[in-house]
Amino acid sequence: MTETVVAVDGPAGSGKSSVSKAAAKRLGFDYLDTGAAYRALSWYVLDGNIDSTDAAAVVASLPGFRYTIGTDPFGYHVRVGETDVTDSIREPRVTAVVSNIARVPEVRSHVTGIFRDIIRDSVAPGIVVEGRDITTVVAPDATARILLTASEEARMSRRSAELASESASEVASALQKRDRADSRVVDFMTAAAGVTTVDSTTLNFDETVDAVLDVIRTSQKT
Ligand SMILES: Nc1ncnc2c1ncn2[C@@H]1O[C@H](COP(=O)(O)OP(=O)(O)O)[C@@H](O)[C@H]1O
Ligand SMILES: Nc1ccn([C@@H]2O[C@H](COP(=O)(O)OP(=O)(O)O)[C@@H](O)[C@H]2O)c(=O)n1
Repeated sequence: MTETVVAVDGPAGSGKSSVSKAAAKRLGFDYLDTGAAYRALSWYVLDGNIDSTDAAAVVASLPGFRYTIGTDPFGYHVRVGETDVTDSIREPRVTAVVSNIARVPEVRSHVTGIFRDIIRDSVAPGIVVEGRDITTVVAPDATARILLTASEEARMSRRSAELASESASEVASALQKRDRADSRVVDFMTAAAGVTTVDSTTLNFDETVDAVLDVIRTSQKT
C-alpha cells in the first residue's frame, strides 16, 4: 500500500488530469486518471454495438471488460484487452455517451473496486487519484483531499483550445450537458467536509500545480 493518497475531484476542464499528472511527476508519485475507466468502458460498449442507455446491457458487458491503465505519470496509456485506447477514449463519440455509463450504480461499484486495487498495489511513495468521487467515495480517507474548480467560462475556453477541430460552441454545450448529467450522480461542485478547494480561474497552469502541491505538503505535516 502506497503511503500518501492524494484525491482530486472537479468538473470537466478544471485541470484535474493535467495538474494531477504534473503534481505526481514533481513528487515522484503514481498518477491515476479514473475518468479513463468510464471512457474505456464507453468505448468497449460502443465497440460491441451495445446501447449505452440500456443499463442492464451495460452491466452484462462488465465481466468481459478487461481494463488496464498505466500509473506512471511519464508513461500514461490505457488498454482494453490488447487494444490501446489511449487516444480513442477522447473522441467526441465516446465523450457523448460516458455520462450514460457513469450513472449506472453497478458500473460505479465495479470500477471503484478496480481503482482501490490499483491504489493498494502502487509501490510509489504516493499516488494522485483524480475524478469526480475520489474525495467522497473512492478514497475518502486520502491524505490530501482537493476540489479543483474554475469558472465555467475558463473551463470551456481551456477545453476548446485543446479540441481545435471542433467549434467552441459545440465544445461548450457538450461540456455543460455532461457536467449537468454527471452532477446528478455525484456532487463535484461543492467541497465535502475536510476537502480543500483550489480555484484555478485566475491562476496559470504552474500556479495551479504549486497550489495543489501546497495542499499536499500541508496535509502530509498534519
Ligand atoms: N490553471 C490553468 N490555466 C490555464 N490552462 C489550464 C490550467 N489548468 C489546466 N489547464 C489546461 O486546461 C485544459 C483542460 O485541463 P484537463 O487537465 O484536461 O482538465 P480535466 O481533467 O479537469 O478535464 C488542458 O489543456 C490544461 O493544460
Ligand atoms: N471518478 C469519476 C471519474 C469520471 N467519471 C465519469 O467519466 C467521465 C469522463 O471523465 P474525465 O475525467 O475523463 O472527463 P474530463 O473532465 O477530463 O473531460 C465524466 O464525464 C463522468 O461521467 C465519473 O463518473 N467518476
